[in-house]
Parts: sequence; C-alpha cells; structure tokens
Amino acid sequence: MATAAATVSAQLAYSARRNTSLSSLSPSSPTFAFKFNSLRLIHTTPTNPNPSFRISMSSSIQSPPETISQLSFLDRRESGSLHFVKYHGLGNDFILVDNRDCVEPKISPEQAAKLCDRNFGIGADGVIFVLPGFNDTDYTMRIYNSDGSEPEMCGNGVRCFAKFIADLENLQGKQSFNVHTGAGLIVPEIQEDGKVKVDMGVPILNASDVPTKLPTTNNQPVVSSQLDVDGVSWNVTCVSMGNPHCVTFSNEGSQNLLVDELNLADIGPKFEHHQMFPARINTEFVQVYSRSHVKMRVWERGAGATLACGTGACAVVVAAVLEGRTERCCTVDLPGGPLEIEWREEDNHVYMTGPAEVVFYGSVPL
Ligand SMILES: N[C@H](CCC[C@H](N)C(=O)O)C(=O)O
Repeated sequence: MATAAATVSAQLAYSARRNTSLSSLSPSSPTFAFKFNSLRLIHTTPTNPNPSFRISMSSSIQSPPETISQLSFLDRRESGSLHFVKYHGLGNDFILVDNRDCVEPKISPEQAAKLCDRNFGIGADGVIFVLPGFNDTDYTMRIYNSDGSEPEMCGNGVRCFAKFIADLENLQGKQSFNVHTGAGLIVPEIQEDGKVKVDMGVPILNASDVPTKLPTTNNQPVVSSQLDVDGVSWNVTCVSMGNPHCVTFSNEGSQNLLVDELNLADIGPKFEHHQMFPARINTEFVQVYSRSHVKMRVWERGAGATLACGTGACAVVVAAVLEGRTERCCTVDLPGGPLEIEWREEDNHVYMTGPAEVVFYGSVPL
C-alpha cells in the first residue's frame, strides 16, 4: 500500500512538474484507486524555477480499471466533496472553485453561504467560480457573497481568480486573461512582481444605472448629494463598477471623516439596506490624506465589513475626482493594505493594481 501511495504521489508530482494541467492528471495505472488527501503548491525556488502542485493521497489496490472513474483531482462529485483553493486580496478572502468543466457553479448560493461561515465552514468573504469562457473570452467569473447573494463583480476576487488560473495551468511570469463577468469584460494581468493589474472597465455614473433613487436632474451622476441615514445627513457620491457603491467623505457632524472612529457594524447595514438603493449598496467611508493618498473602510453588500474592497477602492477614486478632492492616480489604504488606482483620462477606464495570495488547499464534504 505504501509503495503504491508513494508511486502515485511521485507520479502525480512528476506529471504536475511536467506542466500537465491538473484536469488531465488521473492515474492511468489500471490498479489504483486513491483517496485525495491534500494539494500543495510548490512555490518557485532557485532550484525549482517552476511552481508545481504536489498532491498527496493514499491509494489501495483495486479491481480492474473499468471500475475507476476518470475524475480530476479538484472535483470528485461521487464522493460528495468539493475541492477548493483559498486565496486573499489584502485580506478580502475567497474560496476558489475550478468550475472549468461545467457552465453552472458546482454549489448553490446556500451551500456557498455555509462554506463562508467562519465558525462552521471554511470561512471567506465569498466563493468564486472559474467557468468556461463566453463570447470569445478565456474564462467566466461568477461570485457568491458570504450571504449567498450574487454580485456583478469583485475586484480583489478577480486578482485571486487570475492567480488561481496561473496556478492551475502552471503558468509562470506575465500573464493576462480576458474574463467575462457580470460587469462585462475584465482583463487582469499578472505582472513580473506577482502583483495583478486589472482593467476594471468604465465607471457607471448615471443614477438609474448605479442604481440609486437619489434625486438628480436628467439621470445625471449623484455627486455630493445629501443622504439621510437614521437622522444624520451624509454627503454621498454614487458610482457603479458593475456593482453599486456609495462613497462618503463627510457628514453633517464632520467635514473630514476620521474613518477609524466609525462604528461600521451600526452604520453599515443602514446604508446597505437604505431605500435609496434598490439593489442594496456597498458603502465606502473615506479620509483624505492628500491629493494622491486616501484611507477607506468599507461595509460590503452581502459581506459586511471586509478588510478590502477592490471595486470599492475604484469607486472611491472616481468619487474623489468628481468631488475635486484628489488626482486620478491614488494610493488607497484599506485595513488589509494598499491598492494603486488610476482613473485614466485617455480611455475613461479604471485600473487597479494589488496582490493576490494563495492561503491553503482543501476539500470539503457537501
Ligand atoms: N460585496 C460586493 C462584491 C464583492 C466586492 C469586493 N469584495 C471587491 O473586492 O470588489 C457586492 O455585493 O457588490
């Protein structure tokens, strides 16, 4: 048994190193069945320039091959378990699922919410699926928030998405992908330093498209408008990055918010469920340090207070420019770390640059 296990492990590790994509890895030996134990990414080292996956499992001698199903290591439906990889972008963390073999997510929103639970599940801000491409794109990204709702887009998530694909396909160096999302075409590019630069597309400003019911003339953008939240008047600017955002820099009591003093657990849900936001809303509370440096905290729709929000950071820079507070290139400090954001005048696209890191691999019974 041990020999068999060692053989399988060595065989699979070798195959992985030989740039065999995981989906084609399945023991061809006629006598193996195996129990998946773990999947470990071997990061690049001077002696091992190519990252690879090492898969360890126990195996047992089995009856003839016709009884062994040809399953990828990331999805053994019969056993009712789901294989996943956990990533985070500045602490905004996600369960990533290799869903390239079918066009519908492998788990339901309800199952996703259970997996996101930090006490009774894996723990995450959301579940992200890598699905087959659509309309000539390489891949499709779908995401469920930790409450099971499905947003159009996720900035930190798409950076993790890009890193996951590179790990799965054993790609090194600079890579870019065309990704179909609920916010349209999004193009993440893995850079030589491992950070991911993302073309987040064009910000959407017309009130009804955010959407918001806040009053404007002729469906114009909502900029520095008054919003009454539980008896306090806030100055807000509304921006969609495919998903809706409400950005505030001040309220009637404070012309310059000190964001660390805010009680997000109290004020966040009151914004999220406000009647002026028919699709609910992500809310960013911002403190301006300079014309190229701001600090934000966020209460996310469907996820609550998170350590970072990529689409939110993009919305913050757009709102800050519209209110005349910053330049178009800004460092946005989030509780989990900084993002570099540029709202480029030439093409009206917003670009976001930041990290995305793998945390662990695993499988979970469904
Ligand atoms: N909660 C968001 C989706 C995730 C956005 C955030 N995590 C990001 O990095 O953009 C929404 O319902 O619109």
